[in-house]
Amino acid sequence: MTPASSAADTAPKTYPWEIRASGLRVAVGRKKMAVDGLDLSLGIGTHGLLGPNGAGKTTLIRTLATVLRPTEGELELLGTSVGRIGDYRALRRRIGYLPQDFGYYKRFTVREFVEYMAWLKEVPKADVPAAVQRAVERVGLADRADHRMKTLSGGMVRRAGIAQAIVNAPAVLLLDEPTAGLDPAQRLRFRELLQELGRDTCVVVSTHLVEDVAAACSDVVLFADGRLVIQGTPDDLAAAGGIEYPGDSPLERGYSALLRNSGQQGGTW
Ligand SMILES: Nc1ncnc2c1ncn2[C@@H]1O[C@H](COP(=O)(O)OP(=O)(O)OP(=O)(O)O)[C@@H](O)[C@H]1O
Repeated sequence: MTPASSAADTAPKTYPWEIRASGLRVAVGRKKMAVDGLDLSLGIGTHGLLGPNGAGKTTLIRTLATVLRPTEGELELLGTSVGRIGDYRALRRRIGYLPQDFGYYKRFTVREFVEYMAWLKEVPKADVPAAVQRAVERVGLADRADHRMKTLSGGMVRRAGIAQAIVNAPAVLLLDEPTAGLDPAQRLRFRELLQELGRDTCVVVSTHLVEDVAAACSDVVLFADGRLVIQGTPDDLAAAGGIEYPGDSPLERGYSALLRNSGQQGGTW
């Protein structure tokens, strides 16, 4: 495998959707179903996961990353059925995941951090240096590659986090609020990267920022109270609004309208 190729290229694709959930429920804590009966099919593209605080976005992304397990219903990732028990290491090699908060050794350089994650993802040893260099370049950190993580700004740490998520050329890439802490220039560059990645990868990106979705996503998955409100294009979201709904743009008004009509109050952007 060359570092430039996607994991999707190395295995014959035998499934219609990269991600397919049917009646999916995921319990957190003692009683709460943070994902509560989700039917969703996602293929190649950049999917923006939007929803108010507490909607269940992080729980859903953690489940798609196989960190949490389904409580009920079905979940299929890259054609593999994910259950309550089982070893999903082979599947995880084909998934990239940026958690909302991620840990790292502060004394590692950016390169060492991304190399370490490549090793955890079992990237073939001979491919690691080029894969790491490519990932670091894609997030614009090539000139910092040999700096220690503890010397980076918050936005740069976030970019290093994105680099570790893409180092294994994943077929499914899960990014939980990746634009938090990025400055406007970094945010623009990152949106381009999202679009680029979505050409051959199933990218799921959770965000509070409607502009991220408008600029970078091929479709929107609007999620509230553990359930799907709508899945459609950014244009579909904009068309759902009207001047009577709160928001500074058609997309924001569409978001408010759909949440209000589904019984939700909306959230912060
Ligand atoms: N370990 C837990 N124990 C109990 N409740 C939890 C736990 N984790 C999450 N929850 C609850 O489940 C719901 C969904 O949480 P989740 O973090 O998935 O939402 P979110 O959409 O990512 O929110 P945000 O936008 O604020 O990050 C919330 O009501 C949250 O309080």
